[in-house]
Amino acid sequence: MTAIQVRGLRKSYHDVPAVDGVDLDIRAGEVFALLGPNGAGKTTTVEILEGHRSRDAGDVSVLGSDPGTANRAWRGRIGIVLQTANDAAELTVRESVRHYAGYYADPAPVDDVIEQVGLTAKAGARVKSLSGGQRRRLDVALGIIGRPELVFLDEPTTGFDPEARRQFWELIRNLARTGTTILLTTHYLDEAEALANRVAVIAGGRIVAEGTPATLGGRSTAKATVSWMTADGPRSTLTDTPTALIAELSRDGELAELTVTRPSLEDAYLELIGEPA
Ligand SMILES: Nc1ncnc2c1ncn2[C@@H]1O[C@H](COP(=O)(O)OP(=O)(O)OP(=O)(O)O)[C@@H](O)[C@H]1O
Repeated sequence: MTAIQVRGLRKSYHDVPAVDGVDLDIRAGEVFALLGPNGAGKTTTVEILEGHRSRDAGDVSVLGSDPGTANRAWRGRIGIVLQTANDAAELTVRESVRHYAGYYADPAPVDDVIEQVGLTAKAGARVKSLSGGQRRRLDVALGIIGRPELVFLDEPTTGFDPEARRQFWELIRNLARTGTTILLTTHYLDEAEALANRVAVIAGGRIVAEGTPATLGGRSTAKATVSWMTADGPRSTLTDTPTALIAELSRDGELAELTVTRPSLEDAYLELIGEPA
């Protein structure tokens, strides 16, 4: 089943195209990451899908409806994890989640959602006392309290320390396990690799590549670099057949400091957006 289908999406600001003919197919239940440099058109695309921005041209279907004309019932089926707002700073975590639950006809139990995002110990704490990472967990709680089928996550871990990012990823994985479709925008390639079933790279308002993180930009079939240490110093060779090369090289015994690498997702991404790696 398709959760999101986009054909020929276009949007200009003052005659300058920001989104210039985007096609997308996102299946129900998948985690899909939209990657791209600053100004590529990610936010514009996502806001059109959320029904928060108008479009100039193209067909868009999100959970079977056109977001430009969708009704309140449709809105209740999607969850938007907004960048942190400070409006509820004086409320406690529980009060804040309860307040959002009031917007939905059939919300999830407040304490269950607080537990799901790992904030049970902070349920009675004021929002303003939360750390940045805890605050982002609360943002997720507010985005999922209405039991959405589809969740939009915009750059969710910007500013996180490495441990907080890992914990947040686990939270997103658990959400995905419940069958929720997730559309994620991120600047972190490792985040896309850790979370996404499929990724699309957008640059200059167009999709320049799409695939699984492992195959994007021909990664899986690219030549491998085999490196090892010799008495004369480090050696490195680019090859299509690393296994055969290593078999050949290792006839005389163990190879010191042997590594075999293929382009990382970041290498593939930089190549796709036209930056030298
Ligand atoms: N409201 C607006 N008015 C005029 N121009 C806009 C507006 N919103 C976005 N743009 C322009 O459209 C282009 C795409 O912007 P968009 O915010 O969609 O990119 P993005 O990929 O989300 O970037 P970032 O990674 O920096 O968030 C940019 O050139 C931006 O300056």
